[in-house]
Amino acid sequence: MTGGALRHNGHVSVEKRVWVAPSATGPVGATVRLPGSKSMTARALVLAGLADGPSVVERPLRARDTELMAAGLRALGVRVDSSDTERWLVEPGPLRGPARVDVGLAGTIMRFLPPAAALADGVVEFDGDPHARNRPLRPIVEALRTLGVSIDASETGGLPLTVHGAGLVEGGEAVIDASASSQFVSGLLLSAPRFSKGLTLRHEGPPVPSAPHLRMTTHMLRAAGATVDESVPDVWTVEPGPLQGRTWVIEPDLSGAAPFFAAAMVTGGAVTLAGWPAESWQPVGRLIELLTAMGAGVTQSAEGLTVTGGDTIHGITADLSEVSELTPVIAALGALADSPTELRGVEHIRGHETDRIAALVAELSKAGAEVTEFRDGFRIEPRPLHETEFETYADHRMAHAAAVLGLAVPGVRLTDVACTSKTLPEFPELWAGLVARS
Ligand SMILES: O=C(O)C1=C[C@@H](OP(=O)(O)O)[C@@H](O)[C@H](O)C1
Ligand SMILES: C=C(OP(=O)(O)O)C(=O)O
Repeated sequence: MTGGALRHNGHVSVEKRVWVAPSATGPVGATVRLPGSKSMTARALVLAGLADGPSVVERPLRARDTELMAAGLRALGVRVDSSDTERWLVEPGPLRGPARVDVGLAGTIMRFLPPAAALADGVVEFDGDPHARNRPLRPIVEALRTLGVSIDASETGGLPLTVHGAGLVEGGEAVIDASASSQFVSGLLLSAPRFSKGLTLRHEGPPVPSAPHLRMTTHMLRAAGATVDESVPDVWTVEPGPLQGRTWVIEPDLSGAAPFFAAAMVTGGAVTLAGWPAESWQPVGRLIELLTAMGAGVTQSAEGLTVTGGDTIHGITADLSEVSELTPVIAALGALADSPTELRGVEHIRGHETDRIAALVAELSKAGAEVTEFRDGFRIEPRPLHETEFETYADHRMAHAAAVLGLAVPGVRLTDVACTSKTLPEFPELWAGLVARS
């Protein structure tokens, strides 16, 4: 059960579902099987849609973000057969409008598909959930205009967008400030092999967050046959040329696994993520560093990646700019730790599914923690926590944070758990199953 769908103005949103997070009665011990990485699935779908032959996406993530990505590509003329959950088949076709793309609340769709839509012949309209209109888009819109694309955007430079696809994009050189999201760069690079002159993109501004996601983009572009140069910091060059269809094998989603690992830490138990590959394109090293610093043991074996909780959780001081998706879950662990936690370097997450800094400060304070807000993060002084109504702000990772807190604090009542359908529709059931094994 993930909550039903609500329709209004042709847009489909997810019906809310109140949920009381289950508390653990002892250490959890479980092996979890999670679906594929959201970020890898999104890139594989876009690259497959732009390729010169069919592709297979094995073990994709089937969730709202990736279903909407597939629907967006279909609207542009790509055939995506997702009837087999484990193997999606993608057959590219001539990209064309008129088309309408519902981005939901997905940063990957609102940043990855407009450059592809610019290659289409016809008009392509983009819109999404109410909060999607607040998420930053202006830098990518302006870069596309520099590259010869005609786009209408809202007064704030974001959704709703209309891309007037001309069937080709000249490309060439563009400068962008990608400090608000690495996805501006990834979105442009993914379509760049199909631009007539390719692309040389230079970032100017405060540092670009999420470096591992940028490496995932260039890695997957090369795997599809593109020529990419990233030897100069903050400059990416993609040569024009065909993209090859291929089989993409998607790794289990590491950010989606974070709350399950946190459960091992909160309860002093052990959780194994099954199917973890020996070599990963996700920032597993950084996750291991963080969880280890907080007192966990992490091992990798043929069974998968295992996190074991210690006697207590330790607070940390960390710059999370590279792995900012992890902020909500690390913050929940910080609120349950034996010393303060300070998380910095994540100003850009104010532009995520919600303003995650403001949301975490508000909700952890309501639960009893002492939290100080900074422009780029916050500091948590752990205090005895108590039952609370935890607002999730339509943000799947806020729901994950609340679930982690609820393991140790009875009576954490989420205003909505259906928002987890963005990346893991089966979250409430998987979580209940895990806690039942405590
Ligand atoms: O490219 C991607 O797949 C992502 C990049 C990151 O975005 P930001 O750089 O906007 O944080 C990350 O937080 C997001 O969840 C997924
Ligand atoms: C920031 C996130 O998502 P999006 O891809 O919508 O930006 C996230 O999943 O934490």
